[in-house]
Amino acid sequence: MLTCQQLIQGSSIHWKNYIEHHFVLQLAQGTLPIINFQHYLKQDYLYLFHYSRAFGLAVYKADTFAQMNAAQQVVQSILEEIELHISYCKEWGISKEELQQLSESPACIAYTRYVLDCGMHGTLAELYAAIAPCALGYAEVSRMINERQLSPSNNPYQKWIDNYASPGFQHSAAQIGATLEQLCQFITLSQLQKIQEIFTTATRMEVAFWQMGLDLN
Ligand SMILES: Cc1ncc(C[n+]2csc(CCO)c2C)c(N)n1
Repeated sequence: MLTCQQLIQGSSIHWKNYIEHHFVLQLAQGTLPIINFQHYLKQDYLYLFHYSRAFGLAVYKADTFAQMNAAQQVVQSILEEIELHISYCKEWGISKEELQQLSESPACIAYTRYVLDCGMHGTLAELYAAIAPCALGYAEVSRMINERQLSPSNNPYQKWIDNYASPGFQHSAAQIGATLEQLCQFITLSQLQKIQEIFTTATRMEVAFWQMGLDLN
């Protein structure tokens, strides 16, 4: 079995809570209150900033030019994505000035600094184990919504769903998964256990991030 599939299975309870979170299901059905989506979008702006830093750290931690290139491409793609995020926020009534003055939520701080800590203290594989649930999970969420045909035709959140279901995003998520696969190729059982623990923790952090959207904290 592929390592990513194994890691998802090893965190299965939390993974299901992540993919089928109440925030996701309401968003999929178009019933999520706007205020919850706005709060999520604002915190996601801060999340994307620190998530980019994590890939900057992956550039530094790379052992080969190929690894450096893979991480650098993700930094580049997020730098482009953030412009889209800013204009998308504007469509939802959130100005760039508001984004720049936000106070960061505990869930965002916990998640992003955890990822960076994994990278600073651990191996490149450990950093990717912390990074991967983000990419693999959002790719799966959008596929799940489309496969189960959850979204009604007038869903105000359709653009968000389409963004993550797009071939471009699905491809970049698969690339992150492929890098983690490659980094796990020759690791020992005890290293794999550590990778599993990190992957599961980051998945729990994703659950907490959706919950933050619902709780408005
Ligand atoms: C909390 C949170 N988790 C995951 C994503 C999705 N995401 C953002 S950047 C990126 C990497 C490649 O573009 C991915 C998968 C998000 N937006 N917010």
